[in-house]
Amino acid sequence: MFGGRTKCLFLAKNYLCSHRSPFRCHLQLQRNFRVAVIGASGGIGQPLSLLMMKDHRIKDLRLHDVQGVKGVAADLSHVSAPASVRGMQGPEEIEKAVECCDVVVITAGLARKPGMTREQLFEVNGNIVMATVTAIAKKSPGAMVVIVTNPVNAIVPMAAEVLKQHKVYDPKRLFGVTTLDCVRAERFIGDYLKISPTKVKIPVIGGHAGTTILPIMSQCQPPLNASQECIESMIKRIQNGGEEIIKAKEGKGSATLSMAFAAHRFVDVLLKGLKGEKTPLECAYVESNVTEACFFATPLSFNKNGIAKNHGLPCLDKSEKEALKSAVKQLQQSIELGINHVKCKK
Ligand SMILES: NC(=O)c1ccc[n+]([C@@H]2O[C@H](COP(=O)([O-])OP(=O)(O)OC[C@H]3O[C@@H](n4cnc5c(N)ncnc54)[C@H](O)[C@@H]3O)[C@@H](O)[C@H]2O)c1
Ligand SMILES: O=C(O)C[C@H](O)C(=O)O
Repeated sequence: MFGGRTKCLFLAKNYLCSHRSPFRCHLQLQRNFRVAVIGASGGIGQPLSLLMMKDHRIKDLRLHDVQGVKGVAADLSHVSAPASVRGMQGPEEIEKAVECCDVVVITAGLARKPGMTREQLFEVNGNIVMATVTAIAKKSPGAMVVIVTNPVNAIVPMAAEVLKQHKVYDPKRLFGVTTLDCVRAERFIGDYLKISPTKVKIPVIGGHAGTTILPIMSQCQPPLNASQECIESMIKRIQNGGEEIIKAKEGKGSATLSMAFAAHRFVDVLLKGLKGEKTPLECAYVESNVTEACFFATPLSFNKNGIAKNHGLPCLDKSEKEALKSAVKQLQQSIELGINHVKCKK
């Protein structure tokens, strides 16, 4: 059928996929990646899938949803990009969708309506993510698990518990996406300084809800040189960015396009790490011993195993230290909510 080197590679790849432990069912240093988007028919899922299609490092894109996903996949299959794309629908196809993936991005679940908190989504979204992560534990235990679904602060610790129950938890590979907070901070500060947001560097640490979102303005590059009042109002706008969009969309959903942009930026650094390239620092909500909250977002760098290094807390000024204390308390409560949810289901 084929000769020499091609045949050897084919046989080696099949041997690895069928004989290695499930942890290793993906080729560690491969150049082409398998990525699944769960919740792919949704407001974030659709634009994110389009961005993934455009990413030439991705050769196999799997889209999963409980409705409408065959149409989304058919639509994307007309794009002149090299990736193959398949739509898989319903609980019966979730395991097939995530099998042997390098990266699984979870955007499945309800979005907030005006007046709701993110934590009010936990009841429904917790169960959706739990089912997805269970499938990942069984079929793709070596994958990078990227959680967009809210409330991130509680759902990521919950996902860690599910992976622990299946004895496949690797804290270097489980991420809550907080990139949208960084993207917002860069944009709002860029607008204020009248420079491109791509020139703004600022760590946004903590979690992804209200005052757990901590933009560290004192470490902004270039420096802000703004009044305390102005800095405080920018911090509030970053912390309430989600509400700003929900209001502007008049009850028809929350941030989707900016979130797809942010999730693609996060996946981009993960893929760079997987390829062995040097990665820029990117913050994400991960298991952490940097504060007393055992999940916390700080700047990270990445390699083929996921997190290469947690760069820890940046220098904080007095008011940032105060804000940190209160964020840690709130995060501890959310973390407990997530962990208890799994323990109660046992
Ligand atoms: N981390 C962040 O910064 C951030 C930013 C924006 C939105 N979000 C969150 O992302 C989630 C999705 O937001 P959206 O605007 O795309 O919502 P959406 O309602 O437009 O899309 C969600 C999709 O998930 C699908 N879905 C529901 N249950 C599923 C299941 N069991 N398996 C597979 N798919 C399932 C739905 O059919 C729908 O297509 C929400 O929880 C939202 O709060 C997070
Ligand atoms: O605010 C939301 O509910 C969506 C998202 O978390 C956001 O920050 O835009």
